[in-house]
Amino acid sequence: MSGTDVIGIIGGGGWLGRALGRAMLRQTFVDPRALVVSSRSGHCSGYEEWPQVRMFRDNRALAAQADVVVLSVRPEDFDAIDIQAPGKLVISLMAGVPANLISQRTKSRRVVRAMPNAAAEIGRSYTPWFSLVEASAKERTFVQSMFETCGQADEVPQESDIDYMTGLTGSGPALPALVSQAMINHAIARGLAPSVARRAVKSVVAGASQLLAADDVDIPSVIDTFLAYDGTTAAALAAMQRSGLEPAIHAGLEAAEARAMSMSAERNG
Ligand SMILES: NC(=O)c1ccc[n+]([C@@H]2O[C@H](COP(=O)([O-])OP(=O)(O)OC[C@H]3O[C@@H](n4cnc5c(N)ncnc54)[C@H](O)[C@@H]3O)[C@@H](O)[C@H]2O)c1
Ligand code: PRO
Repeated sequence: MSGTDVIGIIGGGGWLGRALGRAMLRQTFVDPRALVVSSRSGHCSGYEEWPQVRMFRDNRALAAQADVVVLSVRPEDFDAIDIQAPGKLVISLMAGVPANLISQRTKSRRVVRAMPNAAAEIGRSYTPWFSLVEASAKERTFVQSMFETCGQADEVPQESDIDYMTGLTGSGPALPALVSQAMINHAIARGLAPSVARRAVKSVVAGASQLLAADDVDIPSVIDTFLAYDGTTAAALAAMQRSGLEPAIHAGLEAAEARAMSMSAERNG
């Protein structure tokens, strides 16, 4: 791997492909002349600041140009992707598509599965990644650095970790959004103006996320601090636990994992 490798993103105009492409360009991880992207139409919006980025409709032509191929189409669209990439690094962002199948179809053993989330758009994704075959030190650095352009990243030892984390972290803002909506619904039911309820909850979630993101803040100690304070927040935390918040969250994470695993199993036939 080298800084001059050409990176090709199949589905580079989509939600995640574009977020990754733009993050790599912004952070100068890739030169715009070394980025190729494809879409069904052959035009991807979002790259206007970098006119040297080349755009393709033909994925075979993209794969022929690229040293590294990123697959960022929806899982159900993978069957229509007919590319050969022997010896090339193939990085899939797809949920529920097993690495072995990607390897068979692309004719490359150098397959990485990664699972970013929607916060890639603002450089705040968390991206676990798994390599089908033992990655070389250079490859490891390349993949890790690629995903660090849009947030934090960790290599994980087993492919099943990716299926699990598809729900845990791949869902991005969706799970906190559901909790936030429950708070908004309650506030509106209590008579707050909807605009005030939405502003109040968005503000508390945004503030909390910044507080919790600090390196020296440990989540259990935040909870313990409020429990020890023994005031209104402690009453809320205890009532939520008694009402089954934790089992509800666990059920959600298990459902996402089960869905990812069944998608993989269906594809493996
Ligand atoms: N969006 C997320 O938060 C998220 C998080 C983790 C993983 N993923 C995975 O990332 C992948 C992409 O998801 P997304 O949300 O960006 O979807 P998306 O629908 O926004 O983007 C997919 C893009 O692929 C394009 N496409 C489809 N067939 C194509 C083809 N034959 N050639 C070229 N382009 C083609 C579509 O037109 C679209 O622009 C999915 O496999 C998904 O499982 C998404
Ligand atoms: N988000 C996409 C989904 O909901 C893919 C992984 C996480 O399917």
